Amino acid sequence: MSDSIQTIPDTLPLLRDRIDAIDSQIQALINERARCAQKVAEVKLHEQGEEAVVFYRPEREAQVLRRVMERNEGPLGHEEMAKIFRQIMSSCLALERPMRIAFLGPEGTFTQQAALKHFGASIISSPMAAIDEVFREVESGAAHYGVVPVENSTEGVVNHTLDSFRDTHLKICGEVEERIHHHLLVSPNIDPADVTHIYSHQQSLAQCRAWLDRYWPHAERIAVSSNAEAARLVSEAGMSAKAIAAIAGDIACELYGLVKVSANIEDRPDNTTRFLVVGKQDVEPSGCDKTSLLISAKNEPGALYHLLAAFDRNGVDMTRLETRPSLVSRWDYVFYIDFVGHHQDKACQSVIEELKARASEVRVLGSYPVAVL
Ligand SMILES: C=C(O[C@@H]1C=C(C(=O)O)C=C[C@H]1O)C(=O)O
Repeated sequence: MSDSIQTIPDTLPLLRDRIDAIDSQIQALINERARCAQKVAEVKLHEQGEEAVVFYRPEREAQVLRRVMERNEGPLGHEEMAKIFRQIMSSCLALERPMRIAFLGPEGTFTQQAALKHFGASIISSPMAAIDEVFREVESGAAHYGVVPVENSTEGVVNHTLDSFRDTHLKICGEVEERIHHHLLVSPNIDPADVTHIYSHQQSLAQCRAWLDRYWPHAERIAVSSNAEAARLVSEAGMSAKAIAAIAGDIACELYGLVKVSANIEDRPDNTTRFLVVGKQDVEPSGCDKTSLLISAKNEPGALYHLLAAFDRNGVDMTRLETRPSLVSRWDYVFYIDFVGHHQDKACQSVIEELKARASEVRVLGSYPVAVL
């Protein structure tokens, strides 16, 4: 046991004095850290110039968070401690340059929740109406980065996101995983027994299908553009005492002042959505990375077999394979492949070279740190 733990006082006034003293030390240290971050910004500007300067470094942030978790001795849990440092870095980065993050809106979506989880709260977040608008906002430079959903553990891939990579030069700079909890929500003035219609995004309706069949078999299910939009409709309908319900998450519930009729109604308790962070940056290795590729295969026998064999030969661990129509000609496909490692790693480079010899197009969509939080 360290000295500081042994000397913890045991009366309320002394404990509070001790906490006050610790807080002022923490505050001074956080500001010292912030001054270092400001200096980092100066050095970056000097070395890279105003045009090329990159303030946000995902690989460095991932390393900082991993180290926080590794050295953590408690009693605060590893994730809890990492969340605190996540916010400290977010505040420091905002001093260097406030980050503008476009996300699939409206306000209150799980994508916004993912953006805040990844970048911390000190960002300027811009809700976009559609996934391709998020890409355009980043391409035009109106936002520094974008956040879009890419796959859900219950419902599979988000095709719009995968398809958007065909027409963009944006890179994948990061991934975020978010446990998705859905709730049945109504306006505070509505009796849940009167509800006849339930609104949500089609993915959310699908993720709660068995629960709805069991408890609300007679309610009509209506798919809308997002579950935050469903929550907004319910709050609006509540004003004219119209009894409808929404399925949405916590931030939408809070944002629109709704009440929970039933909480955590998703059919699978491990329901998780993975989001991607897109930007213009090529991210350096963090030591624990993933790479995403887009491959157009030649239409010949054994094409996929040969692509997969390249991973096996080089001992590279493939974590995901998706197939989408190429949109160029009928029955022609593109493959999206994720694997463990960074495209600068030797084994990954060998895989990419071998794939290039076999496929008509191989594009590295990005190498990025494996999600820490
Ligand atoms: C301070 C830096 O800039 C940013 C802020 C970081 C931080 O507060 O630790 C880490 C990486 C960057 O996103 C840096 O590059 O080291």
